[in-house]
Amino acid sequence: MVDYSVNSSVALLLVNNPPVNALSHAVRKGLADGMLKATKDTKVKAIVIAGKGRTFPAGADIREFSGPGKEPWLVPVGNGIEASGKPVVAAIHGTCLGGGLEVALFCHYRVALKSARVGFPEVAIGILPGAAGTQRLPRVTGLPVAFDMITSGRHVPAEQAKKYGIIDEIVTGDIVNAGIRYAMIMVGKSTIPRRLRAKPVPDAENVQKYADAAMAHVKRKYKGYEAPVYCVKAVRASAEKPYDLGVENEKTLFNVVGKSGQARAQQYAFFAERVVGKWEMPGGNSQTAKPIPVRSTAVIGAGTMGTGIAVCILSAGLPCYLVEQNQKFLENGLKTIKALMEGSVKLGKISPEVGQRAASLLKPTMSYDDLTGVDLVIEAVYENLELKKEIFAKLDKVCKPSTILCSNTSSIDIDRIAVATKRPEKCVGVHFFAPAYHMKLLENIYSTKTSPDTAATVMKLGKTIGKVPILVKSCQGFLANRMNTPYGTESGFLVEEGALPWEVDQVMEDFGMPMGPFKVRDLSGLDVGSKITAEIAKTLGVTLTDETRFMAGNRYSHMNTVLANMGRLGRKSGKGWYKYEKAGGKIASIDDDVITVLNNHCKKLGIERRTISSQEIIERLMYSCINEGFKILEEGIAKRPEEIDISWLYGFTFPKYLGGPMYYANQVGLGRVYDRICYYHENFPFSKHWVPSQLLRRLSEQNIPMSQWMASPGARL
Ligand SMILES: CCCCCCCCCCCCC[C@H](O)CC(=O)SCCNC(=O)CCNC(=O)[C@H](O)C(C)(C)COP(=O)(O)OP(=O)(O)OC[C@H]1O[C@@H](n2cnc3c(N)ncnc32)[C@H](O)[C@@H]1OP(=O)(O)O
Repeated sequence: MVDYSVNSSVALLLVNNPPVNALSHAVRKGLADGMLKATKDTKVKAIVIAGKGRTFPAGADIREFSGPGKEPWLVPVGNGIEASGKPVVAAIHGTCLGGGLEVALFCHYRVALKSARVGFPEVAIGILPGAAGTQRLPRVTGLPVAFDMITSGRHVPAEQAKKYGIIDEIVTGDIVNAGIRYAMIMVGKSTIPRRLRAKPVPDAENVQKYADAAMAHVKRKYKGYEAPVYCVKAVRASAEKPYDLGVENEKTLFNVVGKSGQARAQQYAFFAERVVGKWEMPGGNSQTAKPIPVRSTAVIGAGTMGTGIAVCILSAGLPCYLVEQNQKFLENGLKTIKALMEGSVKLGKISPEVGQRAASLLKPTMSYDDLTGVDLVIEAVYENLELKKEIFAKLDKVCKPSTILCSNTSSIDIDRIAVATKRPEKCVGVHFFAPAYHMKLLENIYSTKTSPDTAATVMKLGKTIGKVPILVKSCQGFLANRMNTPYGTESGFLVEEGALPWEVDQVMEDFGMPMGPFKVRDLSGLDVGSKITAEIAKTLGVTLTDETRFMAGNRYSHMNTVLANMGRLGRKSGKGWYKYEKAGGKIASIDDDVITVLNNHCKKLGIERRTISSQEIIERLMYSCINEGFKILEEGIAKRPEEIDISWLYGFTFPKYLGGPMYYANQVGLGRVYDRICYYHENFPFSKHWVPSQLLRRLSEQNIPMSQWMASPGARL
């Protein structure tokens, strides 16, 4: 796990634990043994630690966190490195993260390739740097940078890290040779002044100010997350306690936060994200399918979704045609894209160079004939089957035979669109979430005809444009929107039965959702929901009135439409479920008029309003969706619970510290969830979403935990 060799007078400890050289027990032991050997060998005058393959160690082996762990721990190994009288150089390439960066900070010198990145991403998996990182980094960078890096987990490029003092020199060429060359220069130099433990934390007297600011920041930005708070406490101690006590304090904090349910959930989410990349569909999988190279693209439709998608593609450096049917729409679309790209540059999401390059990659057009040679087209017009079929038929005619045709439909079965072409095997769904340039989920959908190579192409494209792609089977609503539907429906019923919109929102925000369901409705516009309902009613031949309570035998709430009909369209009109400071305002306040409307609505329908507990709100919103999630698994729409959890984490900003709805259900206990679903089914027989899933019934009756079903090692942590 650590290859030992001596090159002239320099010992090389080459960590060899693919794929990311995680600091497993064997690696820690290898480093400790290597240090001993090099110390004893009088021919050795300096030591280099590096990683074989793609990276310097990218951290501890997260899978080991589920067990009791085994000595040697990383801190004593690091102490051995630091105490060495022979200079030790960390030669960094790839991603030097977490425990990897801690090892590097125990070394006396750090050199790195320009392409390397360093960071402490522990916070993202619910923990804190636990091998003295919270004590050593502030001694190098000072408190503000240390608070920022450790609470955000961001990866810092080598050149920036040099400015922070983390890297001593940027080197070129082969990293091992560069490390050895650097080490030879350091031969004979005393290591004592390079030992970070003895250095004071710069500006320590201002610790109170920096720590208060960092704490306020994490409480606002990472509301509900425990790890960032622990990170602040640990870093703060670096300036308030002597080094050894600071390390002791870090260990105590690590042991508390590391055993928390949040840490387990976040580590599950980490592995789940990797699991969904290993997809499977009839006829192929991620190992066997061959993505076609995508060098040029086109987006049809310059509306909100089309422009957002174009921004994602352009930001990744891919050329993109933007197609509209008239000049004005096209010009508006171009303006939107320009504004979004400028915003991304301002926010530092992309560099000014990338922003500039993107402008030259964008090709506006009103002619489909320009698309003859593109490799992949994404249709992003509004939800209308006939229109989508018309576009697919046109594309089928003009595009070369190998072009992949994608639809950004949010619900229409892909088979129904693909019939318009002679290449159904090259038709696929690519469902982006609004705002497309921001939300990380990409829900890719295969139809009965989609080929594995086509699926592989859109899965790869997802990664290229910085999304987390999942692959699901086509059905009405696919995975994400289908499963999320009961969430909206039940929230409507709750306010009809007695809860107030702001009570429901508060409960769900306390649960961890960034915004309650009624604030979300106000944001998207009440007219949007009422138009969708009107469409469904039309299809079903139902005439909607203020008294309508059922549609096709299913319970229905008309309240959203009642408010929309009053001109209360949400934020844009200054009033919706809440009132706002102005039309287009963002500050929601409670509106007594809504209570009056609700009371009148209930009186008209003969509904006696009652007090509804927070527990009931959570159960009705979450368990109804979880039940649907099990049906989605049962039907094979999603292969594994991980696809479902990832869709919620990145499509609906479900809190990572709960892992995702399926992981959450497992934590609550499948038996309990099933019993409550049966209870609600008995009480609300006219809601299809409460008909219990057979799969859930079986798992619950046989006492099979969900974790047995999950492919992610994190499920068993
Ligand atoms: C309280 C109970 C504790 C009891 C135990 C006691 C221990 C006490 C000692 C504490 C010491 C703490 C030390 C330290 O402070 C803690 C840490 O270091 S935590 C880890 C920090 N590092 C990370 O979080 C990095 C995570 N990895 C990544 O971000 C990315 O993988 C990457 C490195 C940027 C590479 O990205 P990609 O190239 O895209 O590759 P993948 O992401 O697909 O990964 C490839 C493959 O590797 C697996 N993997 C990656 N990182 C780890 C890891 N740290 N541990 C285990 N496995 C890892 C990943 O799952 C993929 O696997 P595959 O899917 O191919 O099977």
